[in-house]
Amino acid sequence: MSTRPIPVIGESAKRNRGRRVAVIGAGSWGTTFAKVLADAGCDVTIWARRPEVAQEIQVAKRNSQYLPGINLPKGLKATSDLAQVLRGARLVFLAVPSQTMRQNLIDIEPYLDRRSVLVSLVKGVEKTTTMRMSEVIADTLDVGPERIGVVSGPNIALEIAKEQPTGGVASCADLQVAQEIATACTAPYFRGYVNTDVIGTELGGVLKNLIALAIGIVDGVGYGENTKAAIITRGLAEMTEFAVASGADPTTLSGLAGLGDLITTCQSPLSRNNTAGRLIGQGYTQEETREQMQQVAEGITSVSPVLELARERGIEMPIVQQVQMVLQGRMAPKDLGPHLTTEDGVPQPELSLGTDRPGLWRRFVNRMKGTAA
Ligand SMILES: NC(=O)C1=CN([C@@H]2O[C@H](COP(=O)(O)OP(=O)(O)OC[C@H]3O[C@@H](n4cnc5c(N)ncnc54)[C@H](O)[C@@H]3O)[C@@H](O)[C@H]2O)C=CC1
Ligand SMILES: O=C(CO)COP(=O)(O)O
Repeated sequence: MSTRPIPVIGESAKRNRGRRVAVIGAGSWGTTFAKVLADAGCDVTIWARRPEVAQEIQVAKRNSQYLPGINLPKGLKATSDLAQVLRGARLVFLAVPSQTMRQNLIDIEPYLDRRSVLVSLVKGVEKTTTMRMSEVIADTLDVGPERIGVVSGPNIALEIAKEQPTGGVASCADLQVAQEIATACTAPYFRGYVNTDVIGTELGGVLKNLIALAIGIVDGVGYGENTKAAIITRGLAEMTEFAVASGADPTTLSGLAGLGDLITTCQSPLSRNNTAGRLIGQGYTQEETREQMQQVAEGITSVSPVLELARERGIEMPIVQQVQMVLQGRMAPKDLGPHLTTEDGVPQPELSLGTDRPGLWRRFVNRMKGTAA
């Protein structure tokens, strides 16, 4: 699916005048996205679980724990009262950890407007059910696909909070709603693009975290750029095959929400998944790594459910499998590579034709034509 930019840029404040939106979750991404929306001209209220965080944002226009040194827009409002944040909000952006999403949705349900659109900014899957966040929303609330959206892309929070330019893909099964979301978040330094491939957009964000863990691990071992380039390239093939088998359009994975986010997360020392991988590659256990990380590293929780889904769909994900083996202490970090060994550790050549998985595009084209894969 081609991802299209919304056409106008520069007059965001006028376009969004009077648009009331809510952000649920005041960690680094929720707070940054609230700033983007406010700078785009929306009337934004952010909900923080802890009243002292809401108070700091509301009064000092700071969130010193998650975005040190960043001044937030004067017009940004904050509260820890769910009824207040949701009042009159047509777009509700969700930026909570994936494992608490279901409970957060249950908590907000009584205050939701019947016309509100729920937009996930979250890049993880629910461990107990293997569901993506849009599926958790549909499973928890009585809302149809035209009221469920996703925003995803190369979006390291601190860089965006410093107004360094980038973009993100706003996705919804209903193109008009995707356009509404993209319009709401298009600020001078953030451009919204649209597509209707919710599965691909959402899975891009989930799967790149797993490849970033692998990159962190080999970085921690001390390997150089060849290893990392091979893992990124083969990792993208793994991501694309898994996403297509899940119903995504492969072109989404080569866009901002796939390759774009993969590059940023694999390259940036600010990425928590990359950092967690690096600590593991340096020899810290998973528990020690969790203790050192003060923030959410979604990839660690997503490894097992993604592999479970891959098994069900008959997809091989050798890099993600190796990440799991390293996390479980069944493989030494130094042995992780881009699809180099069999399960018993014997190096194997790759004998398929071409750079990608044989049959991937044929299967996709056949599906679009309605024929069997
Ligand atoms: N930080 C980033 O650069 C980006 C993060 N994301 C995604 O956004 C999501 C949120 O991540 P961050 O804001 O970065 O995490 P964070 O670690 O900075 O903050 C997490 C927030 O969730 C809150 N929280 C913890 N338990 C909660 C509960 N039971 N109910 C409600 N809130 C709870 C914490 O108090 C904190 O405010 C993740 O899925 C992440 O993958 C997506 C794009 C960029
Ligand atoms: O999703 C992100 C960048 O797009 C943030 O990645 P981390 O969660 O690894 O920090």
